[in-house]
Amino acid sequence: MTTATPLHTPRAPLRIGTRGSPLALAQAHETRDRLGAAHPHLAEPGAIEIVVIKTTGDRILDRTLAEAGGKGLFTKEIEDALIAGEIDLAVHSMKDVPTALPDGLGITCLLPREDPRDAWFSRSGADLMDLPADAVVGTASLRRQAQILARRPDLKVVPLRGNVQTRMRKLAEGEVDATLLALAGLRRLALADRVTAVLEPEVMLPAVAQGAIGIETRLDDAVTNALLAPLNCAETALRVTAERGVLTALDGSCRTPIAALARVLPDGGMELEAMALSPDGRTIVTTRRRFPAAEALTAGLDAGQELKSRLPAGIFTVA
Ligand SMILES: NCc1[nH]cc(CCC(=O)O)c1CC(=O)O
Repeated sequence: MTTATPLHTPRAPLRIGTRGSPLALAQAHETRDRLGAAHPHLAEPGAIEIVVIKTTGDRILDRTLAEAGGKGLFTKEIEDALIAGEIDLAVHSMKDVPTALPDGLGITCLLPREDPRDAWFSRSGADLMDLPADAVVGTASLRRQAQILARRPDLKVVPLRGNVQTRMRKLAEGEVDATLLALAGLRRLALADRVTAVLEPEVMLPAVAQGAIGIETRLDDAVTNALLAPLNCAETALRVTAERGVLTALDGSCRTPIAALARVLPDGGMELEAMALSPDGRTIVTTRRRFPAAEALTAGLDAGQELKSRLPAGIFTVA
């Protein structure tokens, strides 16, 4: 390995802003470790500082996030710190990042994506299709609720909130019979061995950008952006761009559950599947397309537009 000339003169430590949940901290640590591996001077003790910031989403525990008003609940306070110069980079689960960012900020780096699929947990070990009628599934995600009810309209879905550990405790205590969590978060917390089953995208299409970690910076911070450049995963960036295109096209108009998953094919082209659902799972509109990687954004926007035009009008009203 060659030692590159430090890209930034050792000023103050490089400050990483993050939420304080175990998953958020694991993601911040992964970012720190990747920075240290790419730049030896950042592997020195004290070269990187982790700054924990509490967000509105961390404070709200009594309501589902959709009820609390949705967008940016896990990012706003961290972005404020970035704009104020209190941190140099922010590490986010891209799933929680709204499509519109504040002026002057950008997602300048995407780490290699974890498995985007959802994991299924049940107390009895039963799969989704084997759960007895009237069993209770805990999830605050309308996307998961809708896809569960589409296959099992006889199940009862109730809100279940809290971080990964909290939800697994509530399942163990019998508050619900089953729940779902992103496999990516479980892998990062070394909890994936507790999963009952991994749900294929044909059963449970993931959330836009699920499993992807994005790093947000000030667009004019050339020093930090150059440090992050070698960490960026081009394939993840393309996939996230296409999936977020879907969300962008549908944004503002609704709180309809949306799911999307893009892949890069062996020939370098891409494939995108996107879905909009009614929360009761009775209306599902899907679209799928193939396109060259250079068209990732326009294909995503186009898919979102198509979903929008095909959804029955009533579904777009906030319940
Ligand atoms: N909504 C919270 C959230 N944001 C990101 C993840 C998981 C990690 C990821 O998708 O990268 C989770 C928890 C979950 O859905 O199980």
